[in-house]
Parts: sequence; structure tokens; C-alpha cells
Amino acid sequence: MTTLVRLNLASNSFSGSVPARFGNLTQLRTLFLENNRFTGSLPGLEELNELAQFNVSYNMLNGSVPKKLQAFGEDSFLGNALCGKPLGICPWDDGGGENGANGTSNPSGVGGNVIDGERKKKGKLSGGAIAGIVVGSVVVLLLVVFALILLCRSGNKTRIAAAAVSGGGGGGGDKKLVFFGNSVKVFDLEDLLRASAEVLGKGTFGTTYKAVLEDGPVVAVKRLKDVTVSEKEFKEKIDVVGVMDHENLVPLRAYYYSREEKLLVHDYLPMGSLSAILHGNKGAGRIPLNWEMRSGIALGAARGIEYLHSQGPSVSHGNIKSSNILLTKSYDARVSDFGLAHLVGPSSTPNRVAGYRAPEVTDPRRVSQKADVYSFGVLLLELLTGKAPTHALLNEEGVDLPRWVQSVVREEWSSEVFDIELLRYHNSEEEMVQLLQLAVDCAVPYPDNRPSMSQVRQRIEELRGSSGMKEDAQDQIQQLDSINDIYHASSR
Ligand SMILES: Nc1ncnc2c1ncn2[C@@H]1O[C@H](COP(=O)(O)OP(=O)(O)OP(=O)(O)O)[C@@H](O)[C@H]1O
Repeated sequence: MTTLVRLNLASNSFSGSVPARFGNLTQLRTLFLENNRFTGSLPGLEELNELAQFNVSYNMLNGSVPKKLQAFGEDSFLGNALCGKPLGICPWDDGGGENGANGTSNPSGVGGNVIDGERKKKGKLSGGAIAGIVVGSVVVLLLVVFALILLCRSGNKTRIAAAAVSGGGGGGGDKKLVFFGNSVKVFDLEDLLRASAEVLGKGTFGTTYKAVLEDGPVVAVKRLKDVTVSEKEFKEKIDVVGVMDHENLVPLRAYYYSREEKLLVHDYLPMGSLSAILHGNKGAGRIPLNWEMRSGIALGAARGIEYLHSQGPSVSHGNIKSSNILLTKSYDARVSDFGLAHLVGPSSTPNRVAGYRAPEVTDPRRVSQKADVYSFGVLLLELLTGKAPTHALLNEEGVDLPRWVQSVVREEWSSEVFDIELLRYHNSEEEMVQLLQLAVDCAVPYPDNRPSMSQVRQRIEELRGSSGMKEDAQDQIQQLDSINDIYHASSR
């Protein structure tokens, strides 16, 4: 039978699948199977190299035309559910029946067993498809590597520009940066939005960026979130902030207000915040803050807050904490973020903010001057102990500083209170104890028992002025005792 050259079974009622054994008829030149009821897919017939005439039209075949048979015309396959060259493209293929390359086809046919079709698609990819996938994968990989290199080089560089501000975003296009007082207008909104920016951190009121303007200054830009007040009220309140002018405040240079976006532009202080310096880098290369620096920072911050309070009895900072005490290169303190607590809605209070909050404060938008004094007292405790304050109930790391100091002082472990980095300054122990007492005075639970910021500033000036006076250990113990007494009195 292998020498058979012509097989014509056309126009019978043959059914079942086309026998794969036809593939053994290697001398076959003619194979006519049309007008039968053959079902299933066509076998590959790989060995039929001599085949010149072929017809399977008007059967019930399905699947793709094997590659070996694709040279025959359309007429050879009509009246079936076959696909691929020379018929239409198979739905599971994009290359004209390439599935049949190895003599296989979809056995279940078009619209038949989809899972099987999928299996074949996955298992029998053409050379072109494989090459495409390889090239595509390499290109994607290169792009990812390139993007990673760019990311590493630029740190967390970004742009402040939001669609809303850049013009088309509905109502922002005609708005401008509003500058305060003597601030030189060396840049405009476009410059600001074009500037390369770096996220400094996310706070209670929004995200703060460091923006480096082309041929201009470096500024800190805060994108406010949850601003609840109207534009009129915002302008009134921010105007009050804008006119504040003191060497211990971070000046507000400009603001931008649109429906979608509210930006505040401050001077950028490269040394960062007291919080970062106290609690940030604990490893090698860390510059420890000595006593002189710490008491100087306490004094600078106290002067800044005293100035704010001097603007009127209802003027308070509202958010005193160590990340809002920024430092110059000579470690002078600059108080930032004043007046913002009155602009934004009562959002969830982060743990680190709650640790500074006076017990009587229920609405973070209404913080009295005495509540500022409480927060400043916690800040002093932070400076002295080196510990980050958090609220006792929310405590994850850090401590409820007033309570902790109270418990330590009660046990009379005086030196335990102070930051280990301060313990080497033996000559300043008395000043440290005095500052500790002041901190405790500020953080008493009853607002009326707290000193004013003027008194606080004065006491810091005095204790710094008394440097190197007496070193009487007995005195220090007495002072610790008096702190103890204050706590006992305040908790009664
Ligand atoms: N003008 C500035 N110069 C340098 N660093 C700044 C400046 N303003 C803010 N930062 C730093 O950017 C970070 C984010 O500040 P941001 O004020 O947004 O949040 P926060 O101080 O942590 O919290 P909050 O919003 O409650 O004040 C902080 O580490 C802060 O010290």
C-alpha cells in the first residue's frame, strides 16, 4: 500500500476521522476525500511529499489546516469548519494556521473546545511569535532597567505640578502666586511647577516638597490637603500668617489658592528639623546635639512662639512639635507651620502629634496659647531626654513624655531622665535640671498653672546665663524633689 499513488474516496458516506495512516502513503500524488462525513481535524500528512492533488471539501472537518496542506487552494477545503491558510485566520492564531506547522490542528474546531485551543496556542508558538516575545521581553527589561537607573539617580525627584494647577484642570489657569511683604518675586507659578522637586515628608496638613527653581532659590512647598475654609477665609487667615516677621520663624513667602490646589511657599532650611536631628540618623556620622545647642534651640523656639503669641490673645501656633522646629546651619531654631491648624479640617491625628497635645484640646483647630505652652513643654522634655513623645494610648514607639518623666523623677533616678548624649556635660547639670523643671511646669495638666511664653523665654535666658555658676549636687536633688512636688500637686 505504501506505493499507492492515487486514492479517491470522494462522494461516499465515510464518517469518523480521516485516518492518520494516510500519512504512510508516501508515494501518494492524489487524495480525494470530498463529499463525505469525515469529522475532526486533518492529520498532518507530513510524509506526503508527492501529493499534487488534494480535496477534503464538504465534510465536517474542523481545526486548522496543517502547514503541509496550506499550498492547496481554498476549493480543496470548502464546506468544513476549517481555518488557517488558505482559509481565514484561526481565532486562536494570528498567523494563518501556523498551528499546523507540525502537522497538528485544533481537534475540536472553531468555537469548539476553547481550552484545548488555548493549550495549543501556548504549547505551539510559531518561531515568529517566539522571536516577538523574546524581543519584546528584552525591550521591556531594558526599559525597566533604564527607569530604575533614572530613579536611583534622582532619588524621589518629582514635580509639584498637578494637572489642576497647570491650567486645564478647571479654574486654576488664571490664578497666580501671591507673594508677601518684601519677598522678591524672582519666580512665578510656572517656574515653581517646572522645578525639580523632592518629597520632604507628609504631615498633618499635606505633603512638603523641596523645590529647586531654575536660576532661583530653593524653597519648601507645602501642598495643603483638606482645606475646609472658603477662599475668602483662607486669604484672610493666610494674610495674618504672611505678615509674621521674626528671626525665629520660617517666613511664608507666597501662597497659591485654587479650587483644586492650595500651595504654601516657605524658605527651605537645609539642616532640616529638630526631630530629624534628634531621632533620625543614630548611626556613625551622626552629629550629637550638645547642651549648648539644645538650650539654644529651646531659646530660639521659645522666642519664635512668644512672638506669635504677642500678635494677639487668640493667636497661637496650634502644632508645636520637633518636626516644626527647623534649624539653620548654625543650629538656630526657626518655628514653622504656624497658623495652619486653623485652615484645615480635623483629620485623623497622627500618633506623633497626639504626644504634644494638651489634655484640654478637643478640637485641633482651636488651640489656645496655654495649649501651645503645654506642647512646648513636651518639646523641652524631648530635647532633654532625647525621646520621641507619643500618646500613651496610641503608643507604638516613643513614650508619653510628661508621664514618663514624672515616673522617673518620682523614683529619684535623676540622671535616667536625661539623654545619654547630655550626661557628659557635667558642668551644665544644674541648667539641665532647671530646664527640666521648666518643661514640667509647662506640661502641667491645668492650663492656668502653665507659665506664659514670655515667662518661659525669660527662664531659658536666665538658666543659660547662669552657666557654670554653682555645682551643688544637693541643690540639684532639691530641685528634682520640687519637680516631684509639682507633679504630686498637679495630679491631686
Ligand atoms: N521649610 C522647610 N525646610 C526644610 N524642611 C522642611 C521645611 N518645611 C518642612 N520641612 C520638613 O519636611 C517634612 C514634612 O513637613 P510637614 O510640615 O509637611 O510635616 P510634619 O512637620 O511632619 O507634620 P505637620 O504637617 O503636622 O507639621 C518634615 O520633616 C519637616 O521638618
